[in-house]
Amino acid sequence: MTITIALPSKGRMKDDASAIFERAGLKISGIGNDRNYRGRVDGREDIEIAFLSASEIAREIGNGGVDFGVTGEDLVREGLADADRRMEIAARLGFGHADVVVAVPEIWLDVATMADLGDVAADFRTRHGRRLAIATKYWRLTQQFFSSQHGIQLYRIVESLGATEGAPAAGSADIIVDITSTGSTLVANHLKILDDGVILKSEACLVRAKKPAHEGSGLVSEIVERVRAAL
Ligand SMILES: Nc1ncnc2c1ncn2[C@@H]1O[C@H](COP(=O)(O)OP(=O)(O)OP(=O)(O)O)[C@@H](O)[C@H]1O
Ligand SMILES: O=P(O)(O)OC[C@H]1O[C@H](OP(=O)(O)OP(=O)(O)O)[C@H](O)[C@@H]1O
Repeated sequence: MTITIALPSKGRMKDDASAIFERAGLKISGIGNDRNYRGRVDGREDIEIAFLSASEIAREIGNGGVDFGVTGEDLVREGLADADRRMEIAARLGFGHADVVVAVPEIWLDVATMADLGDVAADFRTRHGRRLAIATKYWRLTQQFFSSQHGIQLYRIVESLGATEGAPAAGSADIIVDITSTGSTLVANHLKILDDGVILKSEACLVRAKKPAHEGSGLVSEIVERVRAAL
């Protein structure tokens, strides 16, 4: 059996991901970049490396195109319906930390919690003649958190593919759901995180696609054990 491991070909996780595999005794040859999609592990004919972007890795884990991938938990949970049925987080890798959060304008002084936000959402149409608008690229996580976890149904998602934190000031949305690490982008945009507004604490993970062929595979266990030992 050959096992395919997807590693980030670019972006903030690329170097740390390769370094962990090297420490695990799986040295990657053929450094990924936008034009070089395949790599190998020195001395291992049974492992193939696919270089993809972080969000492509989440997608390939979902459709079983790769066996393992290194990517952010946020991208896996946003990208895959029923994520826990289709993948397993084999190891948390200790880098790429970022929280997916609900943030509102600082001047909303009486809004500190999701319950407060639920009250605002309920009154919004009466007061403003439209639903509360949330700018985000995290549609699935937002819907799960607002509708399923907090029972808030009266809102509208405005798709944002960049500069999400600018949406409230620009008038294209009222609040945001986005990733934050240092918090400085939120502060610069006069936004505050709700007290119970952390949807997900994400970091880079070794993710395994759940496949029947992995049952009882020594190679699959070896890869997981090696990576865990390298942390
Ligand atoms: N400050 C941050 N901003 C955005 N993402 C961050 C930050 N810190 C860590 N991450 C994590 O990095 C991952 C995204 O990595 P990156 O932005 O390098 O991907 P990318 O190469 O742009 O991928 P794609 O092109 O597919 O979107 C996410 O899992 C995210 O949680
Ligand atoms: O909490 P902070 O440390 O301020 O980081 C958060 C910001 O960083 C990311 O954007 P980035 O500029 O990295 O671009 P990207 O979204 O294209 O990755 C993210 O989308 C936030 O806007």
